[in-house]
Amino acid sequence: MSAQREMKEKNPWHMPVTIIITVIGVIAIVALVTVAVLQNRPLPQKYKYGIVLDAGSSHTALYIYEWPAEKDNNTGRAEQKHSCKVKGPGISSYASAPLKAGESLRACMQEAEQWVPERRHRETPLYLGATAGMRLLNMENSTASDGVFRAVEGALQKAPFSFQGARILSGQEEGAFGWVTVNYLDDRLKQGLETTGALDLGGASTQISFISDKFDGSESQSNSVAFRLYGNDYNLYTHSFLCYGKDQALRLTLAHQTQSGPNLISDPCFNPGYSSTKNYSAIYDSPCVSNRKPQGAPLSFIQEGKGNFLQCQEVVKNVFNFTHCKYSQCSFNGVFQPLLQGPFGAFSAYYFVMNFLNLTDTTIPLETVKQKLASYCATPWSQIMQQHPDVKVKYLAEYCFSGTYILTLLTEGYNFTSESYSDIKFIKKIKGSDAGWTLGYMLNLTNMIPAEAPDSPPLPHAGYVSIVTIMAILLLILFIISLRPLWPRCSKQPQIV
Ligand SMILES: O=P(O)(O)OP(=O)(O)OP(=O)(O)OC[C@H]1O[C@@H](n2cnc3c(O)ncnc32)[C@H](O)[C@@H]1O
Ligand SMILES: [Ca+2]
Repeated sequence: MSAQREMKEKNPWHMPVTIIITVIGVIAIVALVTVAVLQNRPLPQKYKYGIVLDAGSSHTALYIYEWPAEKDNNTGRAEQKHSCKVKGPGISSYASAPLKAGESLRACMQEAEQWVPERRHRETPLYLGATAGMRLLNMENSTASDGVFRAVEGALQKAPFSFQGARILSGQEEGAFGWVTVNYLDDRLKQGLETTGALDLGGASTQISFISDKFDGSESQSNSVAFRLYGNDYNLYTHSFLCYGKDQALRLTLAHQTQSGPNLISDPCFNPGYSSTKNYSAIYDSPCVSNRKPQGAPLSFIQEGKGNFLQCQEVVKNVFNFTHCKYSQCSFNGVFQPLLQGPFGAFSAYYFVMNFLNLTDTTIPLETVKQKLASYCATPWSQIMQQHPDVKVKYLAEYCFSGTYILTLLTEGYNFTSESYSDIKFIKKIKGSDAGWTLGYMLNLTNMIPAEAPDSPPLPHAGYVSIVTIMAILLLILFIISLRPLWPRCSKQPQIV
């Protein structure tokens, strides 16, 4: 018994001082790690919001964006939280009843009030940007377009948000902000990666925007937009073709086919068996074609589908003018375009149409894509209607034309080849946010993309906590090892007899 007591007394782990030091050591280390974790824990996330109304030629859509409140200049990315499609046509269609344009926005504005937390309402910026439909109305009748703007402004001022104004975007802005959106959502700007070009096909205009090493803006300044984003300089090539959105392009082809003023046209861009009576005035009441209205044309004409892709392509080619180019190279209508470069994201109607036709896969050779489209065009209208009872008849009737227009615009217009066609991706959304100009527009107006790369802490929070924890554990091990001389010698313990 006495030997046992003696051993207990010699064992330093049983010495009160050692026990106290160890306990204090452990407590200190636990406290250190706890403080490191708690002090640097990210605060509960608060969000800020921004609302953009895209007043397009065919319809208006509202987008709500959300981003972390503390990080709007730094690491947090703005994302689309919600979108709302305004019922009815685009605001430019309300030229003769402008108040209705304002009223049409009400339901989506009420939805926005539900989606943005109430305490954030007053600080949330609200923008309305109008594109080609209002550009055309403004050209045609600026009093009417002013009336529409007054009406929508009146309606938006009533909302509880911070209304920042309604205006027409220039074609250049529309193209450039679409490019910013695509590359921002793909995290290409912050990391200085190779950028993606943007192809936007609307109802009344179409935009192409990309970076080309060969383009410094000098050959055509009107196609150049210079940016400095996150410390990188970009010289963007962009062009917007007014009247080359898919609705106006259809008018251009119909105008071409009705030039001699017949009252029956046999249209290769519509399915066989399709037949519709159309008013001449409905086709020609747009500044894109109004000067081509044939003299003494009858009131209406009958359009009969023939469903022939190759002939349709020939008709569509007529809307592009390739005769003059005063630059080193052009796309069409004498517009400068540098050599195509890099990957491209094609959105809006590019996506709607190619998605319907099951042709979004660009690894399929271009020739096969054309064959598939040709077979779609040749399908009888009755069969198409039967196969797609849920699709809007206007869209359904136009898919053969729209698909043909898209392929012709890309290959003949912009000079994509069978090879570079595979550089195109038909996209709708990127990481949950719609591809389009609205996000880029808001990021620009709220100064959310800094010109210089922001300083970031040397270590992220998780890295910091891990290092503190590892260091603390190492210290504890060191401490225990330093007590080694006091360790009991367990190997050769005296035998207790
Ligand atoms: O840019 P602008 O020219 O002002 O026009 P927009 O903004 O109104 O144009 P959208 O991209 O919304 O739509 C482009 C076209 O695609 C049409 N569209 C929309 N949804 C479609 C679908 O599901 N299938 C086919 N076409 C569709 C729409 O009517 C337009 O003619
Ligand atoms: Ca648009």
